[in-house]
Amino acid sequence: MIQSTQPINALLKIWETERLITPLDRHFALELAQLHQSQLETLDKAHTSDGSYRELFLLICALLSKQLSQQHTCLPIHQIALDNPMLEQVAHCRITSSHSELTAILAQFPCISSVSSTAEPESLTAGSTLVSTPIVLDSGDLYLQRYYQFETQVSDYLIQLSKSQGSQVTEATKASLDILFPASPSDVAPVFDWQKIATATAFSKKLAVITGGPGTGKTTTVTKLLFLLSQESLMTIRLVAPTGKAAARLSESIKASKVRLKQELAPYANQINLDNLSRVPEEASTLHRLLGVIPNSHQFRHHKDNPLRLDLLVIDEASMVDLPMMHKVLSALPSHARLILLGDQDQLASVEAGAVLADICAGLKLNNPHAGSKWQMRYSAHYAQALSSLTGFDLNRFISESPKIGDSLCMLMHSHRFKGDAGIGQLAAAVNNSDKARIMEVWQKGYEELTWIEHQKTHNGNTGLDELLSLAVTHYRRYLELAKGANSTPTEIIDCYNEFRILCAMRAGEYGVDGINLGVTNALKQAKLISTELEFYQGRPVIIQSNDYNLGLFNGDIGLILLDSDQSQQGLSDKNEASPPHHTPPRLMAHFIQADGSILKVLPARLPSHDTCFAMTVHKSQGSEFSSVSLVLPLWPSLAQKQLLTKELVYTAITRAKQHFTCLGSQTVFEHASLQATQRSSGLARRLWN
Ligand SMILES: Nc1ncnc2c1ncn2[C@@H]1O[C@H](COP(=O)(O)OP(=O)(O)OP(=O)(O)O)[C@@H](O)[C@H]1O
Repeated sequence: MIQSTQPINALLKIWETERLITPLDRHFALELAQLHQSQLETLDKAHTSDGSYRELFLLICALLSKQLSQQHTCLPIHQIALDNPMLEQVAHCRITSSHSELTAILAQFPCISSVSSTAEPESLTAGSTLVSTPIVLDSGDLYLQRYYQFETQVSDYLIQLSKSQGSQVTEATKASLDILFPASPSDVAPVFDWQKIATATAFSKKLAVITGGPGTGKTTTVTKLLFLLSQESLMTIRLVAPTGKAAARLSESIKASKVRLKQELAPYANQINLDNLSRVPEEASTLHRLLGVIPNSHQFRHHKDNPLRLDLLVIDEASMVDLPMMHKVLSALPSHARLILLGDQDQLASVEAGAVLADICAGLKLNNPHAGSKWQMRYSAHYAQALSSLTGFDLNRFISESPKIGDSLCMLMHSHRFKGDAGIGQLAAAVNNSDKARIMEVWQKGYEELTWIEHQKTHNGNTGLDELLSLAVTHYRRYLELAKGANSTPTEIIDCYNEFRILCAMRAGEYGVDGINLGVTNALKQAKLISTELEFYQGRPVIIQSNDYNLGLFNGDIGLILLDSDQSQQGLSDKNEASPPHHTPPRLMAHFIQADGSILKVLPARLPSHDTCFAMTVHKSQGSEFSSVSLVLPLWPSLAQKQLLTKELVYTAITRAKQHFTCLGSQTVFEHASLQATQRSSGLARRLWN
């Protein structure tokens, strides 16, 4: 069963010292073994010849905890390296049983429930809530009970929603859809208008998942849908995104989209009531705010027993939503409510556990790499017919024998932002497809909007890095000069700062966020654009690293330290009224743009943990866009760093850029990253699609 050079107890300590596991992983294993001590002793007594069940239990618990801290939802038993489970340089222990024997052994532990998810979803809910052991074994995957329940319940909620009908389709719906999505006069044979199909889906279904890369028209589509719904009935609609920045961007996009729609529909004013456009909401908030944060608590005000008061929820940037958060949202949805998820399934998975959006879309992925298109819709015969008659496009070729939740899915594949052969779009597509030859071809073509800077390490430093730093000085100069002048509002200065950003693959090291921030700070100081004598200097960008519910600041929020524009008024109301306002030294405040566009000002001394933000991680950049982006890849990545360099990371970085993308890197590292896909162990895709 298990052989080891020392008791696992002792090995746990060694593994912790060698950073193969965290202190949390070790404590978790010890605690659980302690809790189930008597059961484990009974097993050991009953099977004296098989070796120690307690030893195996400790090892498995440590492996499971480690797996969760690496954002996987479960530990697939077949993925355990039996000869070297902890992946040490020299293995200190090995499991002598085969994977199937190990599965059978684990099923004997009373503190591990063995369940089968081959049952129908309805019975699964019942099964999942009944599980009371701390660990669950389902179809060869080990789960912590909490994650098992998150996963099974999220799957159940989504399946139930996708089976439910949305609004009643009438002839008027069809007519409105035709006005909203006019056929192009040049179309000889009708080309599929997937935006129209997505709108029809979200109209007629309680669940719609609309995914697509940047600029494929997700916001345009949802605006048209909300307008269409506004023709039918009055609904309480809420728009949300995982971060404040993403919520602010959604709000902006919807506003712009409404303006465009109003112009487009002007010729049809006698056929469709344009006044209803005012019913389409523009304000977006964060998921946290929607659920109702309770200060100093991890619970939210809205949950299963106090559901949200809404009829339709739109969640943008759904790829950033992790499994526990998706569970919270779905639990808090009232039973009649509808849900629309918008996002890009190819982006980085959420920072915390799971890859919910990618799992939801997994069933549309074609396994055949030569299939031309990577994705294919999967409609039920009944729904394909309904959608065909509603949209006028013959969708019968997408009928699947096992559509599962396919009727609720829509993929927008045509980018309206990266038109024709624009370099950014080409590079993003080549990376997304892990197409090595194409990646090289795109870089070599010399597109204007792409710049490659090669690392060139000499004994004097790295000339590639120097080039990047001087590029940063050029870009950041403008907003720093605006910050020093008296003529710009904080919003204008922040907008100017947001035109450029350096993104790093990792935090630590010379080419991580820490090193690059230091480099940029020094370069700006040399250029006399900033003065860093004080910790909070004028123009210093800060990124928040933890949530502060009382202040309304959240992990990832970015602000600028600027002179307080209201200082004179505020000076009068200060407690120290003796000193006249004109004698008060200039006060600096951290300025943050809120989701509704207003500015939140916070005294720098009150900021929760934060860092300088001339450079940020690609992870934190999700949900944001910049005119110009520079990605920094490490020169000689360590083994651990190499694991972080994935195609999703590079794709996310490239697609943050609207006009220009620069990469400081080496060809080998760029290729390595572009060819490596993120692997997140989770059973959600299987539950939704098998
Ligand atoms: N069918 C269309 N025809 C022409 N232009 C379109 C169409 N759909 C969208 N666009 C344009 O493409 C741009 C991007 O659209 P939109 O913001 O809806 O995309 P998105 O997928 O939400 O983008 P992002 O990923 O950046 O959030 C907009 O300028 C929009 O006007």
